[in-house]
Amino acid sequence: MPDIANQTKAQTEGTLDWVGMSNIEMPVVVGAANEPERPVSARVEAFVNLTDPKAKGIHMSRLYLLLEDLSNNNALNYSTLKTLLNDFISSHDGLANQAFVQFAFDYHLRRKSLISKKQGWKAYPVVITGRYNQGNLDLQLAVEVPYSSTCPCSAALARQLIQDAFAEQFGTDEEVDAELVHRWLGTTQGIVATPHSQRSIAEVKVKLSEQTTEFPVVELIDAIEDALQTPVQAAVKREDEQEFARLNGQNLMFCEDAARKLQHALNQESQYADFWIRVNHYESLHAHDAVSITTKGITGGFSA
Ligand SMILES: Nc1nc2c(ncn2[C@@H]2O[C@H](COP(=O)(O)OP(=O)(O)OP(=O)(O)O)[C@@H](O)[C@H]2O)c(=O)[nH]1
Repeated sequence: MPDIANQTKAQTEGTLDWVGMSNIEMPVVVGAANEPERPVSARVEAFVNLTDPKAKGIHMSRLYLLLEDLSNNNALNYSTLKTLLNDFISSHDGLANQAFVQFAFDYHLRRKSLISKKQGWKAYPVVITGRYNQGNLDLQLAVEVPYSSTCPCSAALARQLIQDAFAEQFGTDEEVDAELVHRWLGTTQGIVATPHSQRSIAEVKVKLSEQTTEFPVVELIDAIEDALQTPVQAAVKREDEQEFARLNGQNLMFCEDAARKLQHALNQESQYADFWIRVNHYESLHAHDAVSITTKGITGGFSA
């Protein structure tokens, strides 16, 4: 059989930064820290560099079959990812000295309701990226976490309208009938305006420190949700919805507030050598989005 990759030379010579395959669909068993291994449907990117300027190309089937082997015979964890990247390079002896692999998938978690003790599934988009460059392993974990953000400006403006409605209803006398006010507060006229809130998404990428030997998928999601306090809910009874309303009212935030909360939370975690955060508030006031982006600020690290 003719073998173009081995038997012919490049028509135009040159080294290449990355060559490989994108959007490979395969089931993978993921082993995340403190979680049972579980199958996911992954989209995979697999690359090596091409160091020989005269070589026609890399051997894509070798990368693919190494992924196949991982998919069928192993779980994706720190150790197998490292081995995979090493094997990408050793399968391209004389052609490559760097390797890159990325697994993107939805990671489903059972999440408890706020009050009623019900449970429901939430699917979090996760991306695990590994890069091997002459013995240096760079591991990154990215997650997307949806949450609700209520506008502090809108809340203040709504409060003012409520105060005005109160003054109109009860005047400005010192004494008012508490029972009447209590009943009035339970009417639409009592809460004459409500602040707008929006479904928002925190995109967070962390570089794992050299000491980290497991993917802290759930720890990272939990840290983000704990910092924001208003993650979107799965199973919701009325008591859960009421608690959600309270949490939104007590955690008013602009996109700047959300990014700073996450920045503060991730700065406490030594297992993240670096981080990149993009907070997207899909506004209900505007047709455009409010966005803030920040990083840990490491020299040579992630840039905004
Ligand atoms: N390098 C390269 N291969 C491609 C590309 N598009 C498709 N392929 C195909 O990928 C297939 C696998 O290539 P190789 O890994 O060299 O296959 P092989 O020669 O059977 O495998 P080895 O004996 O291990 O080298 C070939 O049939 C190529 O035609 C491309 O853009 N670049």
